[in-house]
Amino acid sequence: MSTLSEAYRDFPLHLHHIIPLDFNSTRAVPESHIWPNSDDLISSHDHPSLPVIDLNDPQVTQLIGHACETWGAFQLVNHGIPLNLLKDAESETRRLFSLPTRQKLKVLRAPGGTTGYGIARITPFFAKYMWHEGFTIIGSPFDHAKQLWPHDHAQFCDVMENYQKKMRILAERLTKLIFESLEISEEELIWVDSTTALQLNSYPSCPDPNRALGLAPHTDTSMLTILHQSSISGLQIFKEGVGWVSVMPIADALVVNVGDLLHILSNARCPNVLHRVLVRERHRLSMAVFYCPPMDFNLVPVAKSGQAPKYRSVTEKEFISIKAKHLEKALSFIKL
Ligand SMILES: C=C1C[C@]23C[C@@]1(O)CC[C@H]2[C@@]12CCC[C@@](C)(C(=O)O1)[C@H]2[C@@H]3C(=O)O
Ligand SMILES: O=C(O)CCC(=O)C(=O)O
Ligand SMILES: [Fe+2]
Repeated sequence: MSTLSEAYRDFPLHLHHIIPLDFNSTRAVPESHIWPNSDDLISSHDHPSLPVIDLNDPQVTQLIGHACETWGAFQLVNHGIPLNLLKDAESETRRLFSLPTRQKLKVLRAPGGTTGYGIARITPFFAKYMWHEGFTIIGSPFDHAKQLWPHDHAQFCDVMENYQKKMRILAERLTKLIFESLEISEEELIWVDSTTALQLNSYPSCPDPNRALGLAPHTDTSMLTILHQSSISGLQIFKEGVGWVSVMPIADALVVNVGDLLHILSNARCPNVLHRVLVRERHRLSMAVFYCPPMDFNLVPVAKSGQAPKYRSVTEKEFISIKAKHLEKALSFIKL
């Protein structure tokens, strides 16, 4: 059985596509980080907003199904994740990114690696760098945490392990509800070994927010992504016919979005929502859990009766390898 790390191993990155800018010593946005078309980054509030769904709502299955089919995303309240855990995970994330740069570089992601400190994996596809630093965790962060805090790593490890465990349970529950509403058989759900990755994101305070970009437009290589954002806005999703819509932070809510794999499995009924992150003068943090089936699980598109499959079947491992080479064009390689 392959792992997520193995799936990425064959696509090593150059160090200049891994090492973040030393944000602590940067007083102006360097040319390398200035994005063209900056007018497009100025937010407008004149648009519909992402649905907010209460997990205890008696109509929850239909509400989630409808949000996934129309927006490819929603905000979730009353999700059952202990609020203390959200708070602790955010404060551990802040503790990590507040470390001096030389300390964070001790746990730099290896060129062929998946976990550790570094910039977004999609960086090589863009001409400019993003105003972002990240830290990826798969399973236990013990080895990295021990290097960062030789005598004080237990709290970070406990919180991040518990966070992943609770989020996996929530992701399983949401997947069941989505499958029920899309009439995808429960058999598709027999994933003994689902994979999760936890991505901690930091968007340092930016001296010129309208000229920099936190994360470039992308879709997630997941079935579902569950995101917790700090109280600073920045996340935007692209809605066909509307444009970029800001996802305003709601205290203690989680943002759930459809990734490429659910888009494939649902035979394109659910859009794999394109999203990006704007930066602010204030430091912003977020924590994303990517929920995926096992790497070798064959995703067979489930078409509505009378409709033909739009994609050929594919494993996540193969899809990762296509996306590593072609990014947003990846779906066109499996289109029927
Ligand atoms: C599971 C994963 C999804 C991700 C690649 C990764 O192996 C871990 C980092 C993830 C992330 C986070 C920021 C945006 C993103 C596009 C990126 O470059 O790295 C996603 C990746 C993805 O969804 O493909
Ligand atoms: O920071 C955010 O709001 C979004 C992060 C994101 O898109 C990601 O980690 O894939
Ligand atoms: Fe994302």
